[in-house]
Amino acid sequence: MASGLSKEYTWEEVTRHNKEGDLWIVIDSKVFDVSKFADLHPGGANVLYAESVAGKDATQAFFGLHRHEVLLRPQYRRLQIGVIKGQTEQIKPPQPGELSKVPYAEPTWLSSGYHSAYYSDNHRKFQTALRVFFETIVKPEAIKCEDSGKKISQEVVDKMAEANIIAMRLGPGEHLKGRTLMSGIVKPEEFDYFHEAIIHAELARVSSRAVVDGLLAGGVIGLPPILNYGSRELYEQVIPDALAGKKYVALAISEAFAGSDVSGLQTTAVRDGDFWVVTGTKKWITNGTFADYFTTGCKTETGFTVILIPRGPGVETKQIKTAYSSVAGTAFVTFDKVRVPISNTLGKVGAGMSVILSNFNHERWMVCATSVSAQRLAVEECLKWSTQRIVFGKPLNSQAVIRAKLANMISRVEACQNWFENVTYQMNQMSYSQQADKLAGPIGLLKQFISRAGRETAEDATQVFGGRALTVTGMGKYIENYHRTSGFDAILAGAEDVLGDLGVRQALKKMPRDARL
Ligand code: HEM
Repeated sequence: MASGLSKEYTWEEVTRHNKEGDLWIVIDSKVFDVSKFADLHPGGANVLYAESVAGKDATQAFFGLHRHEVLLRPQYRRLQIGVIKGQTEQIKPPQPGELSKVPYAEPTWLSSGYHSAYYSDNHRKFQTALRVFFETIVKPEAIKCEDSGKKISQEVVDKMAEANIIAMRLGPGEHLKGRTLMSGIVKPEEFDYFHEAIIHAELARVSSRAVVDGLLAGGVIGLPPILNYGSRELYEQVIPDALAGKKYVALAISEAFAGSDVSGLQTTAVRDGDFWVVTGTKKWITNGTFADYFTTGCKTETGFTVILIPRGPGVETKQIKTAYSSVAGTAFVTFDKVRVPISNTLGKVGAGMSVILSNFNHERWMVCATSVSAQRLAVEECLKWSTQRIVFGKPLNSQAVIRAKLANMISRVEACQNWFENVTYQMNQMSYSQQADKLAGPIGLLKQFISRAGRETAEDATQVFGGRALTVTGMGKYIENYHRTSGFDAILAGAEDVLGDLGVRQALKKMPRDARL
């Protein structure tokens, strides 16, 4: 006997159920009994009674108004009573880990028939595993947390730790030694910055900028100074627990007094025997509301010093309401005469500026990785939407103005991707200190270029989606989220214009003295 879902109906049968109380519709060969659902339909009952919909093939009308995922929700899935005899579904639901076949929806290294100078088959295998992980484990949670504003669950954090994703997000290095990375797909000594870039790119596809940050981004930027400048004891005390997802770390640099102008920081650390006494405030601290440690930039008698401050007496954190979800845990942090052992100093006393600046490179590069991926998703969304949306009797993409926007969006993301890959390749060839010397300028310029491109793409995508890009649910929900949050990329880790200027100033410093026209 055919099961409910595979029961076959003829068109003749379907068309008989075309009125209030006895209403069937067909979407992509699937027959739905919406007799009782009609009154509960969020779009209203009347649209379903329309002559062109009731008892008819409503595929085009449906996909002009809903995302495919609506049909996959259990409460709607059970409305399906069978299929049309002799027809098969054309619009397949995406499978976890699947690559998109939409042109430009994937970078060339993942597109069939194209080649890459940078990525190997190992990167491809790694990418597949990461996509499955983020789509099946992180995305469902991301949707909930984006909405509730609650911290990402410990269960998800534990799964990230188990796969060693928390450790891999800090890049290649000693901290990966002896770890099994993504069930052994990549060996610790073979893990490179392209593998790391894949993690950031796949994470960005959860399509919530706040979740990208809420998923322990504080550690990605707060842990490297401990790895690179902390004592062995401090390393043992903090790193194993942080990489196991048991302790959380935030980077506490910016203040209401100074953001990109790091030299204007006012939090002070005064030496008292074997302790620092830290007083001051920090603002916009990602993951600060739930962090156990703060990698903190302080003013000391001689210059700046970076100190690791554990949460304890005198440390207070308050949630800051931002344009994105509070899942990111953005905090205002107060240090009130906090006593911290001198051994918690990261790097040399007074040499904090180079600790902060070298750390910024990796952070800015990470922002670039997530932004390029988010932009690519916006391109995919716009290509799909402009194909399925019918306006003036034709697909939206038959309008030249829409195609012109698509051309700009595609060109921007490809330009961003290619420059990003070149910089990533340079990182693979350089030591941490070489990167600090040679790449601070290029990464500053890259971030300026990418965050600007991202905002332009968010703007274009909003125009393509129209009103749907203004609502947090429905067809344009990813574009709404990206439009609302793409500006964060232009600010966090250094304001766009300041970074562009940094790139030029670094270049000017390296101008040959004898350069003449
Ligand atoms: C099984 C069939 C259907 C289900 C389960 C369904 C479900 C939904 C849901 C959940 C929404 C809320 C918005 C969203 O989450 O995307 C919605 C909105 C809507 N639906 Fe349906 N729907 C169905 C069929 C149809 C059909 C055939 C039409 C045809 C005209 C239609 C017209 C609308 C409209 C106009 C809206 C409001 C869209 C907006 O606010 O942008 N629906 N529907």
